[in-house]
Amino acid sequence: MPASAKPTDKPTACLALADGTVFYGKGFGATGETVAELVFNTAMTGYQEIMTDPSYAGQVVTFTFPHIGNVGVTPEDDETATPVAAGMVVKWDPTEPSNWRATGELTQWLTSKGRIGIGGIDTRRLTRAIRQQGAPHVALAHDPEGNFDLAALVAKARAWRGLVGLDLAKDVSCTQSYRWNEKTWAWPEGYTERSGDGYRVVAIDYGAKRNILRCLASVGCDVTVLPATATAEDVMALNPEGVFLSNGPGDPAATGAYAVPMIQGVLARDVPLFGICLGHQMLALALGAKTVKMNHGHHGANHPVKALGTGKVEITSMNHGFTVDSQTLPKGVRETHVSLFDGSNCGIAVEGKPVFSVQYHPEASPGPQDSFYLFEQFAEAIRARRTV
Ligand SMILES: NC(=O)CC[C@H](N)C(=O)O
Repeated sequence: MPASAKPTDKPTACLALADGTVFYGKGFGATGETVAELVFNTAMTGYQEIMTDPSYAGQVVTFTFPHIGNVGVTPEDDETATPVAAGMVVKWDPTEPSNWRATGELTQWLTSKGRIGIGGIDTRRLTRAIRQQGAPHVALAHDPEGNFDLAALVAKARAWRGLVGLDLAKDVSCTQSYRWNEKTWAWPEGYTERSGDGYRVVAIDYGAKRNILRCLASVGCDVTVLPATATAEDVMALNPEGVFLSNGPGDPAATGAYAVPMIQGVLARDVPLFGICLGHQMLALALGAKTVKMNHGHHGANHPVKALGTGKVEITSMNHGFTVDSQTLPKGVRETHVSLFDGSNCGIAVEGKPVFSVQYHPEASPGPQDSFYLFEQFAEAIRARRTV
């Protein structure tokens, strides 16, 4: 049946943009309403990892890839225990799962996790609108009876304060420290979890994806995870050989109040430091640079990035709506990577120190694995200190 023939005669969900545009569709997952920023993700795989990536807190995700739901869901693919994205928008009704790994079906999973989905949407049109007007504020509603107060939904989208100035990392962070340990993980070929004599690494959890912690373990790190609000003293009390700053949601500048003093304290102790995404932005802020909101951000699994040191191009996974303003990088801080889409900053390093970070996602969950070398670079920096 061609897409246009799909009957959506009785809309059971609607997506209202702050500019008054309304998209009608078929609801799935939880019922109710949610208000958030709307972003599009262009990845062709990994909808479950995307929905459970804590960096998507406060955002509804529209998927440009049309076949969503086709591989079902499995707990192994959760990046955190519950979906963190506020809701999902898809072109079609999620299809029946067809995958030996599937333990469940997307729509039921979404219901059980209390998240709203809307299907039957012209996601191409919606994505063009996002590109033109910037990531809009939206209200997403699902009602099986199809009763919607459109004026009220548009008013809620308009009234929403937005992500600028919003610190969400502390909301999705762990509240207690813990040791990363996942015996059930099937390691990629060539990598095994090493423990016992591993490198003592403290990971600060601003909303860490599990696959980042797995990747750190796979290069020999014994990872202790600390809450986002940990102080430099909390970190140094564990006598770390390396400190990792995780990804996370919200506005980096708003997260700086507690993260920046901690990072500056660790920098003063000369410990190898590695950051990813929000962790990259937090390191940049701690070094004195500034971050800015992007128009519609970068969310996908095929973003080309140039490594300026080697001239090599990496195809990367990205998910960010803020960026480090490379014009504000202080002396002694080098830009190491740039986006080949728009030239925005994608990596920094402190001259002469094992301190570096990237805006993109070398853990590739979902996405390409070109940038895994960054985890090895971090482990190598720790190893070099041991042998000195
Ligand atoms: N994935 C992330 O860590 C996102 C960082 C930040 N919240 C942004 O949107 O830019």
